[in-house]
Amino acid sequence: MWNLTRFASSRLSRTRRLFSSAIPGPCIVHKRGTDILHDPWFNKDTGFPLTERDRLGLRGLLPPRVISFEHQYDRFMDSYHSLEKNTKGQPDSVVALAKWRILNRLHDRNETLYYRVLMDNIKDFAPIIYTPTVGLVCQNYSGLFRRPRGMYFSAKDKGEMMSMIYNWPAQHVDMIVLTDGSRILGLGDLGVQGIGIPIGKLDMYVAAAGINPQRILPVMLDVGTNNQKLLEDRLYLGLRQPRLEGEEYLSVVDEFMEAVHTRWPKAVVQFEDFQMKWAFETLDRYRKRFCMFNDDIQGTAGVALAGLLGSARAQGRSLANFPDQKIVVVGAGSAGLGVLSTAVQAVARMTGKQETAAQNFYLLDKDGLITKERKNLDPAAAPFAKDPGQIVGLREGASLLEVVKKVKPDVLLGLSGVGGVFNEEVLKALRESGATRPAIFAMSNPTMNAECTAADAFKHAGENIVFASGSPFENVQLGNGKVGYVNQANNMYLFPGIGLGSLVSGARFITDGMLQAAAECLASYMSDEEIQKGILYPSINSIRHITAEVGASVLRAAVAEGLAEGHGEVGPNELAHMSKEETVEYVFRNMWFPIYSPLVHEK
Ligand SMILES: NC(=O)C1=CN([C@@H]2O[C@H](COP(=O)(O)OP(=O)(O)OC[C@H]3O[C@@H](n4cnc5c(N)ncnc54)[C@H](O)[C@@H]3O)[C@@H](O)[C@H]2O)C=CC1
Ligand SMILES: CC(=O)C(=O)O
Ligand SMILES: [Mg+2]
Repeated sequence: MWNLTRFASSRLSRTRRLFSSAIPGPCIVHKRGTDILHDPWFNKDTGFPLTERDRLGLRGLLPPRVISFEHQYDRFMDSYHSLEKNTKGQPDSVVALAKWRILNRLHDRNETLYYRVLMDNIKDFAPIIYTPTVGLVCQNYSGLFRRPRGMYFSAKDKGEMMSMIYNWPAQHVDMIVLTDGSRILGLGDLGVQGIGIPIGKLDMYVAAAGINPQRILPVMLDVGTNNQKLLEDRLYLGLRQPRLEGEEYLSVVDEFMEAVHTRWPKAVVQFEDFQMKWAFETLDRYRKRFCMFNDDIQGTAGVALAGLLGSARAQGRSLANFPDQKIVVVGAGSAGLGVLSTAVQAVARMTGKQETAAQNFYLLDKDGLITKERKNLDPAAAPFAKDPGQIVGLREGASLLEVVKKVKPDVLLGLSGVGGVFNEEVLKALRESGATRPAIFAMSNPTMNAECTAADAFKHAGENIVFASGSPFENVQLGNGKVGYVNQANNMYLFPGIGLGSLVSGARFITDGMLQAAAECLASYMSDEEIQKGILYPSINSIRHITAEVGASVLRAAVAEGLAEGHGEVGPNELAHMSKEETVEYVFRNMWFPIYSPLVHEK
């Protein structure tokens, strides 16, 4: 059934009014006939009005009846629901890929309708265009490939990137998501097949942040792959060579960043799913030169911090008690370390004591508890390594079960990429920890890599827990009408707002202050009543609203730091004089909304 804006929250009525003022004005297309029908940006399928059919050479190329946008929408949803019915009982992966295909076909054909159905049905469609299905799509990308989307820069393109960047047909690009495919979700090195991730992230940018889809650019940097299976796969579409390393690798990324910056100096670049060593190295290398951030390190950290603060509130305590929480982080990669350093900084700010800020945090990796006795201790993990003298009863490399039994944590947070590491014994040990309301964050993606399922968490750790996972799970029915609430702790709650706020402020860089503002905005979004029910994050149905709020917070932080250079007609002074409400309105006004624009001037 057609519904103009099918958002759940009543908070959004103001959003609707603002959307209507964001509708773009008339535009003129320079194409004619089938060229228009084959251009997903301009194509309206059967929706072309008769005047446009006449004046754009479309008469006779379409069935005669003009179908309204609303009717097209309903037709698509009907076919989607028929597909759901017809695939009932088939394996989950078959159903998921069938759903992805039907959406992808629409994306290829008619972007306006695609983004409208995506926005209006974001709760149902995010799991298809984003995690978990996007993981399956990446794994099967070479077989699923029909037509390219985005740009591909490979190690063979060295020296050519500056001219290649001008091959992109759009004159303006605002938002780029870039991967080298080396750590796609928890699925490892997927080489060129990782392009599905920038595509999915940018779909979220359009749906959540209202970035104009004509101004997005998904990018794959193909520097080879170390995935032997892919190298031997005859369908594999990427370079058949081992990954570049060291300076050779960095010179490719450098060349790409220079090329992008030359053509689109104001574009925001999001680094996504780089293996840890390059995630940290590139962030460090570029963050003071370009407007960029690493979503896995920085976006994830803010979402996790908001969730951790929420779980402290869910215990009925004041936020001032947050530093007393004992938190076990499982996974010392780019995401785990990003979360840990942000959470430790938050404790240091609250207590005013840097030296002791990490004392209630415990970090484990594949070799168990990380202590200062660890051989070849990674410098990035070193600040969180425990001093063996201060952890009586625990040793270097202690297992997760041993750590949970000994530490009796309040929070177990997984970013290990390993499905099931929060096993029955670990969850039962957590139940016995004596924590008022233990919190479990099984943040690894996709679903099969989650550290535990929602059902297992409530079953073994107790009905009183707070639960969040990186990929969506259904709420758990606990019996007697009681429901175990499942949160989705995913960086999707922040990266669209970080990108949007940076863009519309015209920020030169993305600073820790801007990221902190984003996290604080998300953390303060939920009411006490919601938090008491174990609801830590807003419904994904209100993602556009939360993204506008986050974007405005990021903008204000950029202004406060003197980094906002303005955007379009709005200069830095104007930004600096906006009230809080005005910044939110300004951000909303800059959001694109999918509706057919006239393609010819009215006579
Ligand atoms: N929910 C969200 O928003 C996000 C989730 N993630 C997920 O986090 C996971 C990890 O991502 P990265 O940190 O970038 O990966 P990474 O490969 O850099 O790090 C993985 C870490 O987990 C550790 N590990 C592996 N097996 C383990 C085990 N059995 N027990 C304890 N630790 C173990 C490794 O030693 C390593 O320290 C992925 O599944 C990814 O999808 C990442 C970013 C955001
Ligand atoms: C969500 C995300 O960015 C990841 O799993 O890598
Ligand atoms: Mg990621």
